[in-house]
Parts: sequence; C-alpha cells; structure tokens
Amino acid sequence: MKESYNGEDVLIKDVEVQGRRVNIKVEGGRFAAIGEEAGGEADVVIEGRGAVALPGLYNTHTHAAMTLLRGYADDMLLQAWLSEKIWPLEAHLTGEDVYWGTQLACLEMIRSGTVGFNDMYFFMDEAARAVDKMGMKAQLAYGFIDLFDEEKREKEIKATEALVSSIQAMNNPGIKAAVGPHAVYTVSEEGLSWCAEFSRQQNIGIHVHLAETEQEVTDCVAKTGVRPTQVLDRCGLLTPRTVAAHCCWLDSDDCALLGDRGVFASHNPTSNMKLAVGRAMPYGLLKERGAGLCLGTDGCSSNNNLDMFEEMKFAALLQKFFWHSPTILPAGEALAMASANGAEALGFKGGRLEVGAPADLVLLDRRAACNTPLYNAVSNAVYACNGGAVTTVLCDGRVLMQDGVVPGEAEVLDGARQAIAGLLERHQASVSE
Ligand SMILES: C[C@H]1O[C@@H](n2cnc3c(N)ncnc32)[C@H](O)[C@@H]1O
Ligand SMILES: [Zn+2]
Repeated sequence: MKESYNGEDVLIKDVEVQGRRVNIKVEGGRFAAIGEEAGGEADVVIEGRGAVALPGLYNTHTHAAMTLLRGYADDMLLQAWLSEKIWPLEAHLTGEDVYWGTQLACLEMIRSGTVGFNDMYFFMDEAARAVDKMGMKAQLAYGFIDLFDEEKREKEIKATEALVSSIQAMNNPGIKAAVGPHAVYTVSEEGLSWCAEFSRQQNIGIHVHLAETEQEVTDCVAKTGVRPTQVLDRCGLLTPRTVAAHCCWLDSDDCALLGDRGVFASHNPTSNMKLAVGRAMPYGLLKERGAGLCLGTDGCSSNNNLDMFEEMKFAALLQKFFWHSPTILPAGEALAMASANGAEALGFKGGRLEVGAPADLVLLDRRAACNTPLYNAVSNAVYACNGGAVTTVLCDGRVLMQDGVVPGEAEVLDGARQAIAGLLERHQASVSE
C-alpha cells in the first residue's frame, strides 16, 4: 500500500456512466471531466473496457475489527450473543489485534467498493493507523460504555478525549474523530450528556445504537418513563452530526424527532435479520419526516461480511417485504443511501459521480454475468451484482484497487490470521484458569 499519496492524475478510459460510454479524468483527487472529451496527460491510465462506473460506497455503521470474530458466534439473540459470547472474547483484544482486524476490514471493504466507513470500537488509535495505511476515509469513535458506573465513566471519558486528540494530531483529512456512546442500555444519562457536550465543543460527529430491539425500548420506558429516542434527545445527542444505527423499533413520534433534529438513520438490514430484531427500520416514515437515510453492515459477526452491494439488496428487499410495498426503496434510493447519503452522514463530500466532487469511484466488471444484460446498471448493482464484481476502486482519486489487485493484501491476511490465533489463545487460557 502506498505510504503517501502524491496527488497523481488518473485517466479512466471507456467506462459506462448512466448509459453513456465515456472517459473519466481525475486531477488533484477530484473528478475533473466525465465525458467523451475527457482525456489528456495522466500519471495513471486505466482501461475501463466498458466497465460500469459507480460512485464509491460508504458503510455508515460497523465495528471494523470484528472481522476477527467473523463466524465465532451465530444464531443467537442480541443480548445473549453480546454478553455470553462477544464481550467475553473482546475483553482479550489488544491494540495490535485491532490494527490487523481493521486492516482486514479495510481490505474487504476496498475489494467490495467501499471507500469510507463509520466505526465504533476499541483501541481506535490502532484502527486509525490501519485506515491511514490502507488509504480509506473513516469516522472513528471509541465505543463509550460506562454500564452506569461512575468510575468506569471517568475512564471512558479519558479514553474518548485521548482518541480525539490522537486522531486530530494525525492531520489526515480523510480520518475524522467522533464520540461513540454505545446505547441507552449500556451508558448512563450522565455519560450520554458528556458525549453530547464534548462532540458539540469539538464539532465532531456522534455514532450511537438506537432502538435496535423491542426489549431496548420496553426496558428503557420501564426504567426512565420515556423511549430511547427521548433519552438521547434530552441528553443532547440528536443532532445533524449524529448517525443513529439500526433505528428499528421507532414509532412515528420518534421518526418525527429524528427528522426535526436532522439525524442520519443508518439502516442495517442484514444484522437486523440475522439477530432477528423483529422489525424493519420504518424507512418510509423516516423519509417522510426528513431524516437522513444511509446504510451500514454492522460488525462482521452479525452479518458476516462488509459487502455494501449485499447490504443495498437486503435493504431494498427487507423494506418491500416487511412493509408490503413493492415500490418502497427502489434501486436508485438504495444506491444513494450507500453512496452520497453515507458520505454526507459522515461529513465527507464524496460518494458522487459528478465533476468537481472528490474522486470516489468503483468500476464493476462489464463482462460479469451479473452485468449481462446491462439494461440498467443501477438495477444490476443493487439486485444482481455483489462486491465480487468490483475490479477497480479510487478513494479521493487514490487508486486502492486496480483490476482486482490490492497492494499488500497477503501481508494483511497473514497479520490478521496471527492476531486471531493470539486472541483465541488468550481467551482459551483465561477460560481454563
Ligand atoms: C462497540 C461495541 O458494540 C458491540 N456490538 C456489536 N454489534 C452490536 C449490535 N448489533 N448491537 C449492539 N452492540 C453491538 C461490539 O461487540 C462492541 O462491544
Ligand atoms: Zn453495531
């Protein structure tokens, strides 16, 4: 992987953009020209051979280094899955594990056309190091969990402040810090309010789980007298800088509140179906109330991959099936959720195939079966292709994959495999003590 990006100019020849065979010229990391006339000198020339060009994708909800836990525990309900399986193994994670697990996530995301993502996890300075090395864009938050304990809250505050300053010291405009209050059932209202105030002072994003399960809502009402959305709102966490993940068990007042506050709701259909949360995000109501709408995979152990092409398809199908409407969430809206909306949710400008925009670009193989026939490239992208059809990826004009080759792939896979072996060994040793 290239250590430093020197702003190369790129010319991509003969690609399909909205039904036209054109060239694409990238200069200084942005689209300079898209059309038959695009051309001229370039440091890198890529033969498109009729490839389908799409905007780069943004995964707005994941726990990237959970790649190390892929397939570790499946087929369980959320609370048992977290408390009996996931959290006990996560207790043995090291910074080195998160460095390699996040690189593996970046590799998988690059291979399937994702150029930016929204992460909430631990040892996030190591995650930032991995993102910097892999050349992607990301908003990174430490998973703030105080379990309503004052001492733990102080530690979570220090960890959050440390991460934000270390990311800001990186001076990489493609890597942003955020606060990551986990959820209303794992964070006290003092902790939630601190996160809101700190994100306001620092003018950084907020990444939070909201209304994932019916139990989250009923327990919250029983405990506080109000619903999770109202708890987040009275703590100041509902803002235009907020990405709320899942948003399944929302009623119409919740949707109106999210719309009024300009919150982005991140739909995570695969995770929701895999954990059987029992209700699809109310996409139609949220759209009507003006909430931002984007898409995310959640972590690899509740999906179990990071393929945003699959995520677009499952979003479109789940919404149609659950709300009994064959016209809800058409392919074009699914692609917008996964690209431009996702970029906007994270405060990035990209995810648009437009002159002047940052050059986030994905090329799909024109000869792949999923692109034959090519009546409608967006339909194929959402309903037929998956990440396997991606051949070339640019992020802010930087070539991250060309003709299926990601530089340094073997080293990332080896490092991740070693991290997994070490993690399991430490967990095993503690269990047998
Ligand atoms: C950041 C924290 O969020 C946990 N985590 C992973 N998946 C989910 C989910 N679907 N809902 C809530 N928390 C989750 C991670 O396991 C980590 O403990
Ligand atoms: Zn999550």
